[in-house]
Amino acid sequence: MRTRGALEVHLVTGGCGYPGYHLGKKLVENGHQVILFDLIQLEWPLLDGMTVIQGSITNLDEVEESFKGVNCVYHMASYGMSGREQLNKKLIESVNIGGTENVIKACMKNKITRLVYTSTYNVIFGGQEIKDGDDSLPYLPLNQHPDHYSRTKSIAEKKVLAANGTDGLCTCALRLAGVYGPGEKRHIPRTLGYVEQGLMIMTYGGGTLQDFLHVDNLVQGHILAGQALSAERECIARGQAYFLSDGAPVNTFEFFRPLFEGLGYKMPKMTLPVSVVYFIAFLTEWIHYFVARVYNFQPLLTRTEVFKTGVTHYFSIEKARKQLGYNPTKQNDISEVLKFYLDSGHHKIRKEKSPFYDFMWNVILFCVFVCLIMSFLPSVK
Ligand SMILES: NC(=O)c1ccc[n+]([C@@H]2O[C@H](COP(=O)([O-])OP(=O)(O)OC[C@H]3O[C@@H](n4cnc5c(N)ncnc54)[C@H](O)[C@@H]3O)[C@@H](O)[C@H]2O)c1
Repeated sequence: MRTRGALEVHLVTGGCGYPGYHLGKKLVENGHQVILFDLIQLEWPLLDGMTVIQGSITNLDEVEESFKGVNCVYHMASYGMSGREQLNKKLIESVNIGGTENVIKACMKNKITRLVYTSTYNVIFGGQEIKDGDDSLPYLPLNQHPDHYSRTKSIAEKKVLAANGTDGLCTCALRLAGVYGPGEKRHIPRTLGYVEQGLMIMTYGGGTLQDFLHVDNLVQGHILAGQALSAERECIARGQAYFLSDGAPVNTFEFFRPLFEGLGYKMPKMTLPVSVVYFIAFLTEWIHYFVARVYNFQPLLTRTEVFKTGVTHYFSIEKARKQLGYNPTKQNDISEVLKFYLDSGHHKIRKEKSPFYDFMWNVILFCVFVCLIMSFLPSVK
């Protein structure tokens, strides 16, 4: 048995990931003992009051053992949100559904009373326009999800909420918008990588609006949700789902503009219709399906990513404000992210085009040349 003299013991699954670590850090600052449970090693400083347990939520024994003596669990571990990960269905299912079942079982076995599940907008959103949506909107039917990650997150969220009230366990779900912040590792490096390689030559979805979530707001929301499952707060959050964002919908490319321009890049002027980009993403996924057995390349964009960035969808945070006391302190504030990249030497240097950029242009020029030649050939009668 671990010795735990702190206020409470809180465990974060996926705690070595970017949002998980930031949550753990704040919980430690608030005086709690924190366990970060993750597959991967911690790459940020291990703070006083923090313990890392390396394990997988897909292994029930490991989860049950690690949950001993814990007061509150934040279940953040998941797999398959973006890029090529999105296409590994088996792993997505075992982590997001099987792993969540294990987390629920381990909470019950260890008589833990508070479980906060980190969910996503995608349990509702699947490419349809949503303005100021709230939790009265139904779940997207499972067969309409454009990707398996969203489908499995939806199944897992329902399982967590259904477990509310069983064996003294109180649960709630936080449906997050796209997360950003200095040092974020999932979305921004990939997007910036495209910009740096000169691949962002067009935008799409001009005039559409999306929500974003600063990591500080994410942390605030999770801590408030954990508190709102306690007897002191009359378990007000039990069985509830809340949307979390900065509460300031913005166009994705406008959101990123200060970052890209701040690093010395020009935003592209040309805008493509979302349907065209969706079709390209569809083709890419299709090609990936066959090629990945030999070479698991990173697709430029997946269909879900096109929806997420090019179709208007934003949700109200009123319920979180009223019931949890959520009050986002940052709104689409990408200045720290810009500073982070400037400090790490990412300012644009004189144009050195990547070999891939040159290759793409050669392919395009070749196609144009072939078309020209063919237009001179006599037509076959
Ligand atoms: N990042 C976003 O934009 C966003 C948006 C909506 C919802 N979410 C949700 O937020 C949570 C954090 O995701 P993220 O992608 O932002 O962060 P992330 O990828 O940094 O964190 C996920 C962590 O889970 C760990 N993990 C994966 N499989 C595991 C396993 N089998 N056992 C133990 N740990 C495992 C990973 O190693 C990783 O550290 C997820 O639940 C995700 O669905 C994130």
